[in-house]
Amino acid sequence: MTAQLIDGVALSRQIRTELAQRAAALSAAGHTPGLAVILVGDNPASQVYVRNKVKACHDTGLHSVLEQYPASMTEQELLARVRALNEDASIHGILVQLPLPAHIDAHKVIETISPVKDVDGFHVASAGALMVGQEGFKPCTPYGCMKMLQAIGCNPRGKHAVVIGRSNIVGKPMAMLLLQANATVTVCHSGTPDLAYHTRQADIVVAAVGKRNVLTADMVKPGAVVIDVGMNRNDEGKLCGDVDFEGVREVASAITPVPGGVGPMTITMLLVNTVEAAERVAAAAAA
Ligand SMILES: NC(=O)C1=CN([C@@H]2O[C@H](COP(=O)(O)OP(=O)(O)OC[C@H]3O[C@@H](n4cnc5c(N)ncnc54)[C@H](OP(=O)(O)O)[C@@H]3O)[C@@H](O)[C@H]2O)C=CC1
Ligand SMILES: Nc1nc(=O)c2c([nH]1)NC[C@@H]1CN(c3ccc(C(=O)N[C@@H](CCC(=O)O)C(=O)O)cc3)C=[N+]21
Repeated sequence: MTAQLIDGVALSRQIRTELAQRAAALSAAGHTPGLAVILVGDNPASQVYVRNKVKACHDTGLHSVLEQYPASMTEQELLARVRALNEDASIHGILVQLPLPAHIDAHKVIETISPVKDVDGFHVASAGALMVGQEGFKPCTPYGCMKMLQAIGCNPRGKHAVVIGRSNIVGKPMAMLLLQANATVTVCHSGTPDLAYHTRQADIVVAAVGKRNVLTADMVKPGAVVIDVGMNRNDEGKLCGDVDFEGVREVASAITPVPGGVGPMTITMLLVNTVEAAERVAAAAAA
């Protein structure tokens, strides 16, 4: 069996088409959704991601501003910019691209973003809301993964899901969303002695580690659904995920490619969150 490919580009196109209509309706009502992206330093990968985000905004009818600062920017200067954007009525979402230079405390920066503009879903208020099942912004990458499962008709209810990785931006919120969707969830990490023991039992595997070939065909139950969040470069410098794609696709029932899988969906969910933020502002203004 060769797995069905879960195409993040095609799914993104579909979601963004619907989103463009919501953005247009907001614009007509004087609430054009606006996203501010802040990039500090000159990490080349970050520059590519950030440019992709700005282009996606433009293509979908969102207003976006890109603020680029040198790596020498101080924490105080960055916090001042975030506070100014919190007060800016034309901006509904604020994204500070990570990683930040080492002299800046990323936690402090994220906690300074107003939770109503936290379209990344990284603020403790957003994490807390997710934890207790209240309305808040879901982190874009795990949110996108859930949309991909939904797109292939994979309902996590009653399934055993194994998440590899426990970061605050991917692994932990991923586990929480799967739990909310009534999966039985196992979270593995660098201290898990026998990763394969867990993944072999999984109906759904989400790999979010950042190392090539963390998941190989012998570690996957036939028919499992495999979501690859990882972003790595192989020996030829080509982009690849955490999953041995060629091997695992012969065992899994569905799999996401890298590139063209989770990455584009992350950007799409950022747009979704930004439009939602603007819709909340518009609804409050109308009330
Ligand atoms: N496609 C997209 O849109 C996005 C992709 N990414 C990519 O996803 C990957 C993960 O990102 P992120 O969560 O931020 O990364 P982190 O480095 O923050 O977290 C990696 C996690 O993997 C765990 N881990 C490390 N080695 C192993 C191992 N051998 N077996 C099991 N678990 C292991 C770590 O465990 P421990 O906690 O014990 O250290 C940690 O929990 C990266 O490649 C990143 O580039 C990230 C965000 C968005
Ligand atoms: N505040 C913040 N929010 C983030 O969401 C955030 C961040 N910081 N820092 C870095 C990670 C990583 N991330 C990606 C988004 C899209 C692709 C993506 O579109 N990837 C394309 C390929 C892009 C390429 O060719 O390099 C793909 O997989 O097809 C990848 C990675 C968001 N992140």
